[in-house]
Amino acid sequence: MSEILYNRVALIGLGLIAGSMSLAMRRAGVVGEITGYARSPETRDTAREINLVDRVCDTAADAVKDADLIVLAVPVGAMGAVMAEIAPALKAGALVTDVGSVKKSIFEAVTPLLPHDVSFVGTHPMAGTEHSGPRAGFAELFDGRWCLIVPPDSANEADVVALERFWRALGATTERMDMDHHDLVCAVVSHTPHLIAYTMVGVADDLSRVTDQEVIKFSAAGFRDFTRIAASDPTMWRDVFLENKDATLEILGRFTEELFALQRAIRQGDGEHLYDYFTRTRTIRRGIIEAGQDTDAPDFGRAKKTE
Ligand SMILES: NC(=O)C1=CN([C@@H]2O[C@H](COP(=O)(O)OP(=O)(O)OC[C@H]3O[C@@H](n4cnc5c(N)ncnc54)[C@H](O)[C@@H]3O)[C@@H](O)[C@H]2O)C=CC1
Ligand SMILES: O=C(O)C(=O)Cc1ccc(O)cc1
Repeated sequence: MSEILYNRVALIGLGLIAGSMSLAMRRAGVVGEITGYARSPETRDTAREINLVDRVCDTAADAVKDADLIVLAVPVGAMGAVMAEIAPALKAGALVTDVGSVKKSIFEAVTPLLPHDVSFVGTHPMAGTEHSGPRAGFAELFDGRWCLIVPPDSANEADVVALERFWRALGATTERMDMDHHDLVCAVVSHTPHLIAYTMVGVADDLSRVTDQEVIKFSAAGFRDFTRIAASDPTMWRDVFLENKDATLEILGRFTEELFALQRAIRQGDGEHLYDYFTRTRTIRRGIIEAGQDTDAPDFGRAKKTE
């Protein structure tokens, strides 16, 4: 018998992440009842049809009433509005968390709206797919993946430890991180790469008009990976860039500087520059493999098992 970690969990937003959390919670048997709410009636109907949570509510207030843990799983830019909607209905002693891809702006939007007897600790599962919506979730999404736990300075240690246990029960490996550092790390490993993929697919689409669709027909594996990433939800990613503006612009600035240097090397026929650069990046990939992460394996990016 698994230990019940929270008697009642409310999921606000019923898409890929909330749906996967519900299925993983059921698999782990660590929660009494799971309630859910999404803004659109169609999403709520689908969630009922596929029995995604134990009880789908027609208002956010109903979903969070009596909940011990409330998970905000909506696009980053909607977190503040959702918090304002649920604040009056939260029970004393409840813990609010979020799963957004950006941490500082969510903390700033959510915490001023918290009732004095309710706490907040942010989290970020480093797992996802290009699919979205209530049908996209699956119980195994977090298995072996990192979940970053981002407590504000004022956080209560017991809440943080409880959330770490919760995410581990859902299959993830947890690590604590400071919110500014989180936003910079994610700008490097996730946000800017998504922007580059969006750009590359946009360029190929513009070109396909002059190459008669050949860029699509002959697309090699690298380009196909770009198209998968560039198929990700537009609302979610618009919000990520608007809300992680400083870190993304910082990394994008460095990226364009390097790109210009490579562009100059190509124009000037500077093979040594190109060779040295590619040798350095190859070493980085080899380092990742030596650290136990085979980048060709389907589980690349999963946290390395320690036991
Ligand atoms: N998709 C991914 O790969 C990952 C996403 N995240 C983060 O998780 C959060 C949720 O993302 P997904 O589940 O992928 O999105 P999704 O698009 O699959 O689901 C979002 C849900 O929020 C609902 N929603 C939107 N605005 C709302 C509002 N104002 N009030 C109530 N419900 C509202 C939508 O109806 C939908 O049910 C985002 O903040 C995202 O940054 C985190 C890790 C990975
Ligand atoms: O599908 C992919 O390649 C991802 O990168 C998934 C992902 C998307 C957003 C996040 O905040 C975390 C993970």
